[in-house]
Amino acid sequence: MAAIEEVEGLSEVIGRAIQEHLERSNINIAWPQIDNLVRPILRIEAFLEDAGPGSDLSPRSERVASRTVELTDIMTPGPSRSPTAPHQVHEIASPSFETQSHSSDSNEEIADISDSRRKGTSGLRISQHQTIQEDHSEHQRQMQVDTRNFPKRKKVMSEKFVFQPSTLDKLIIGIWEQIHGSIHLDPKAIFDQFQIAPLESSDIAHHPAAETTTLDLLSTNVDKTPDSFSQMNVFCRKVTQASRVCRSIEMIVQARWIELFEEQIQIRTAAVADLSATKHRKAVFMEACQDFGWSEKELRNKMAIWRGYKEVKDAAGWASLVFAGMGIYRFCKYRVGFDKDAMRRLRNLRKRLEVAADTLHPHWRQLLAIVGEHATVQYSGHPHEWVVFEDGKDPIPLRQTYLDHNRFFAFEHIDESIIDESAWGCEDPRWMPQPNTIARVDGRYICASCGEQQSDDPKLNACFCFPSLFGYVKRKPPPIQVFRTPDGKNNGLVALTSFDRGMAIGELVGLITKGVSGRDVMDISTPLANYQVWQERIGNYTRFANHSCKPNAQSSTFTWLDTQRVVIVSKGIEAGAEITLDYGDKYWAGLDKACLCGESCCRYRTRDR
Ligand SMILES: C[S@@+](CC[C@H](N)C(=O)[O-])C[C@H]1O[C@@H](n2cnc3c(N)ncnc32)[C@H](O)[C@@H]1O
Repeated sequence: MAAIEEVEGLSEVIGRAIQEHLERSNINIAWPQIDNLVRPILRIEAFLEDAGPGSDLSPRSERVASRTVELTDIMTPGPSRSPTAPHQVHEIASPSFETQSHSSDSNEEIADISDSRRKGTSGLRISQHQTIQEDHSEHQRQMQVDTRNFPKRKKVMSEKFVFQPSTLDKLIIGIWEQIHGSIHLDPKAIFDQFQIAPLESSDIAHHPAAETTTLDLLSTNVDKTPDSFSQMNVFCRKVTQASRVCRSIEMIVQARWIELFEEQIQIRTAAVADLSATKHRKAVFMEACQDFGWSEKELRNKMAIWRGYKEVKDAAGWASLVFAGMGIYRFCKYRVGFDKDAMRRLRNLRKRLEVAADTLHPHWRQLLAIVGEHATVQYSGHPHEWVVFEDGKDPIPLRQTYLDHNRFFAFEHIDESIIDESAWGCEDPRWMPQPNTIARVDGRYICASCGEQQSDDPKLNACFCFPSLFGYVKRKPPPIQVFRTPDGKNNGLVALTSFDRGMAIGELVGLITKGVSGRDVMDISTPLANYQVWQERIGNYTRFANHSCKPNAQSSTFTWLDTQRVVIVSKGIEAGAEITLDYGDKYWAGLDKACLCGESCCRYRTRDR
């Protein structure tokens, strides 16, 4: 047992890896003896051995890990067996990037997979009659818009092996999710908002209901009115918020503590040179044990994780710690994939994380004052006002990236399209009255796609076609950055987290106008009007999506509250991938350029088209 405890987490890692592997592989375990077992378990043990100078292994010396895995839930009745080659022991030790096989569960999917050509031209094909034109040039840009349907969220099962995200990928995606999530990382969350002290009953009498924050809300005697529920929501949000801020502070302080611990050893070694550094280390360590009131083992275990926090911070900066999700604990505790390559990837992320953190959470750096760091914001303004580099170079302002072509370049980031009054007056040409007038009884808006009620009030809305854009949560910039493409396409869009098939990437937002030609403009029509979305000087990030002959997104029309919108919808995008659209033949016909998408199916790789 002692040996197992020494190699902290090894049993856990091995057990988890094997369990995950068995679950993912959907293996029908067919050991003859297994039917006779009431509750089958798999016992895995690891031994530390000396291979010695010869080829023979010495007898097993010390068991360093032992773990049991429950097989009852993993066993599957069907005869299907994974096509994966049997895994070797060394593969199991590293669960990252394991191959996976999925079994297809419908005839349609099987047919889809067996005919890859047909799959490539599935129901996602898009109509030809919508166009968009290129900016600051004469040729026409034609992004294709599917007016009939958009990719649905059907899970695509694949017979192909699928790489699983590694622990590092999970850590990185977790950070991006936190930065683009709803947390407000502001020290105020603990100093102003977190008033947990129970109120006296006499206080409650003097406090307006809205300020009732604590025990009275938790008590079973409170009335269960909508008001008290809403107060409880606010209270719970504040506590969650405050606790999240405390977690960030905890990690940055622990990372800083490791630095001070090492500094302390150096200072003492320099002051008392007759004692060895090892002895000084031990003395500093014991002093810390005493101050913390922890045993040596407790402190050593904690330090191993804190050291991980410090290493992550050294590579990816303080923002990575402040916004780390749950993944960081696992990454630092088990250190799976915690290697030079991981540190290089984290270093390349540093500036990009800072751009997102500074622009979306302007107060986050104030937390760093606790560990004596500067609180000055480095990147101000809109998150898409900065162009980031995948190789970790310093981000540059968007404007700077266009000055060579257009020294008057200016772009205003907006969340909602603006109607060009000089073209349309007070009219909105996107208006799309529903054909079925019965659907408008009671003044309710019914979604033409899902048939459910649409409303900007989340309590009334039942249409979840694009919940990140309409009717559900307030719009905020999605986990997407404008990045400098390495292959000559100037800027592009990179997905920071994955976008499942059918998820909205964003609405094509710009100036709603008409009569513009030879510019960056998309022509769109409803049964009642032809209008244009012009994104040259005003718009959102969708303006930076590049073309690919094998795009991972498409534009589709969608009607929200009787108003037509153009939505960029994912066809399945992995975290870290460039978001691309198919601009269509008409666009490329007018462009004196070769396509740089690099796909084997590229249709425009030469200029003579
Ligand atoms: C809507 S803009 C996309 C954003 C653009 N890359 C930028 O930096 O502003 C369209 C322009 O991007 C470039 N572009 C987009 N996709 C491309 C591709 N596959 N190959 C070459 N150039 C591309 C072309 O210059 C095209 O005119």
